[in-house]
Amino acid sequence: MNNILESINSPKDVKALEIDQLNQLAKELREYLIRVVSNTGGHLSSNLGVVELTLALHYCFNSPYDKLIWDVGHQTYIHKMITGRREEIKTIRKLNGLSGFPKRLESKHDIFETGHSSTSISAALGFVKAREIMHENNYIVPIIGDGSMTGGMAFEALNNAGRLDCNLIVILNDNQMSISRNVGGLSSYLDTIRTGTVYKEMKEEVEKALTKIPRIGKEVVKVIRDVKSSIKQLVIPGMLFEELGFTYLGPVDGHNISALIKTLNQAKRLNEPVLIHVNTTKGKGFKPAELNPTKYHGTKPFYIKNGKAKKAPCIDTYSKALGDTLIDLASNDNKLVAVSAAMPEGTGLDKFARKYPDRFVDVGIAEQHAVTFAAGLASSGMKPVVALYSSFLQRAYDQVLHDVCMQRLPVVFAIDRAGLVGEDGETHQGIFDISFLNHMPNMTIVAPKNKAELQSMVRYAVNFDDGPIAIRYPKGKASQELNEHNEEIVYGKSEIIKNGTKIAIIGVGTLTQTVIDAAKLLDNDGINPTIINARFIKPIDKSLIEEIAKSHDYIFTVEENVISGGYGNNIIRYITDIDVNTKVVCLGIKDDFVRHGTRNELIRLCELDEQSIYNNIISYING
Ligand SMILES: Cc1ncc(C[n+]2csc(CCOP(=O)(O)OP(=O)(O)O)c2C)c(N)n1
Ligand SMILES: CC(=O)[C@@H](O)[C@H](O)COP(=O)(O)O
Ligand SMILES: [Mg+2]
Repeated sequence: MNNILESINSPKDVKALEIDQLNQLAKELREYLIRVVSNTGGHLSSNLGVVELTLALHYCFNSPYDKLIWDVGHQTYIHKMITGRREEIKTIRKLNGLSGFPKRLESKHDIFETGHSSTSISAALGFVKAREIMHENNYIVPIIGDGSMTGGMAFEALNNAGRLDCNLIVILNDNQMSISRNVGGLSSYLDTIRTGTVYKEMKEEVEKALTKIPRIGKEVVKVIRDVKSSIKQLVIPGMLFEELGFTYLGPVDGHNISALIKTLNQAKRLNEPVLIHVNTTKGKGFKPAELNPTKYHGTKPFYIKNGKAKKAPCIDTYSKALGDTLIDLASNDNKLVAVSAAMPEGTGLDKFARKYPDRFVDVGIAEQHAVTFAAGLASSGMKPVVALYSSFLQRAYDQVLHDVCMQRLPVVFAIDRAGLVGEDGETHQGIFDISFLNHMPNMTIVAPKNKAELQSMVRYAVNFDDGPIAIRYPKGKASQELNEHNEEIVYGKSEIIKNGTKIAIIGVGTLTQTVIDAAKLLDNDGINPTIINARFIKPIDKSLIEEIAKSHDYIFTVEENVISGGYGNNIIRYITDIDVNTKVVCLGIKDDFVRHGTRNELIRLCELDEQSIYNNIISYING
């Protein structure tokens, strides 16, 4: 029975197996997955948790005719491995290798692309409508985690789905974890189902049994449906979903393949929306990950024997600098409140959360709510700092505009992972935030060149009370270079790093260092550029720009954001307004999505490394 995995080239091969062979395959898949991710890094814990579930799904459904729609998509490594990508999985998240998320170009079995959470049920409803119009009869199966179920979109979709009178099978993969421990009312509710005394019974069976009681049975069911939910919960598990119009099945042990198959087949027979509640263990089968699923949620390469990282992790990050500075500020300012949307570790707020639990709020995967919640705090005189990854802030565009900017509320946006993030790829690159914040009235946007400047900007922002302010900074190690340039932060003012002639180069944020390095290459050609650290992206430093425009032939702007709508556009607009002849050239990310690779590889690919900046400048000035 050894090496079943080697014989699996498509889901058809999975379907041909007996239960004990499926169990053996699950074991082999786990071992293989741990081996691969220990070399490549990636989302280990979530994938270890869904091995049996993925096998059961492919066993019971006919992908791609039936639609398996994964939420977030970080848990699709096993799915990839059994849909013809077993060997290629070794290239996962590497440049030109497999993506860490579902990609339609990669396989016909990846039918809907994701990376951001809580989209699966909405997308599934689109597939359901199309099925109805096309008179097809396939199964549509969104698979969503308990963390992703805390996102607003998931609730919007559940609300919509409840009125369907056709089959839709929602799988709720409940491992009690988001990246950190899952939070909020839904999570507590799911806990009560897990621990409920009759939770193994299906609602239908419970009702059937009650109805059989002579004379009063039907009445009892009716009464149960009417009493308060805590009591209902003891009798009819999943009542919340039932009330929304779903038939609730479960909870099912997500590591028991037979139980999973039985329940999936039950769900297939129902001509209505069904929610199957599956209990899994995040990190299952790898002790270090079971003990610390958060650490191995997204991991760097590690040694299998003890789970230790192969390379010491970078601890001096911009995220940590944010957290440490806020801890400092909070000690003298009891109005400071930090807000996270399910990313306390990633945004460096975990230490703050431990030190000031009363002034830290994790709202779950709910960026829109996080922003409007902060607007409420600010309206009450508090000083909220909302720390979000740039790409997830995209979710809250209207909340920033409508709830914060329009009321000119002093909310600080700490925008982490701004710029290229690397291995997570196109869904996660933080390359749009300047563009979508730039046009919002009342918004101020700044970007630090190094760690010390981030800290100064955070202090400045927390004490800034004239509207919202966004500080954007990248993933990774916080630079300690350029500390000699430490002018005080003054509203709307840039920082001159070096005065030169003819050419001025303005770096945005940490690219200032790269600009300085590119300028050294220009020096060798006898070109002595002026170098400026933008600091303020919005508003721009008009007097400095005017002065430079009048004394230089070229202004180059360099930013880790799409060119369209970026900082460079602000400069072009202003130069046009003041009617000078300086040529402005914007260097940044072209009008495209940027795939996955290491951050350094992508910086080169986007021509934002020192050599490319130098080459571009030379080619522009040489015509
Ligand atoms: C909109 C959005 N916000 C935040 C994230 C970051 N994120 C990725 S996975 C994850 C946890 C998801 O929890 P769950 O759905 O339960 O899956 P699990 O990791 O437990 O398998 C979070 C917060 C995201 N991908 N999308
Ligand atoms: C799937 C997802 O969205 C997160 O797990 C993300 O990959 C975290 O990114 P960092 O590793 O940069 O914190
Ligand atoms: Mg979870």
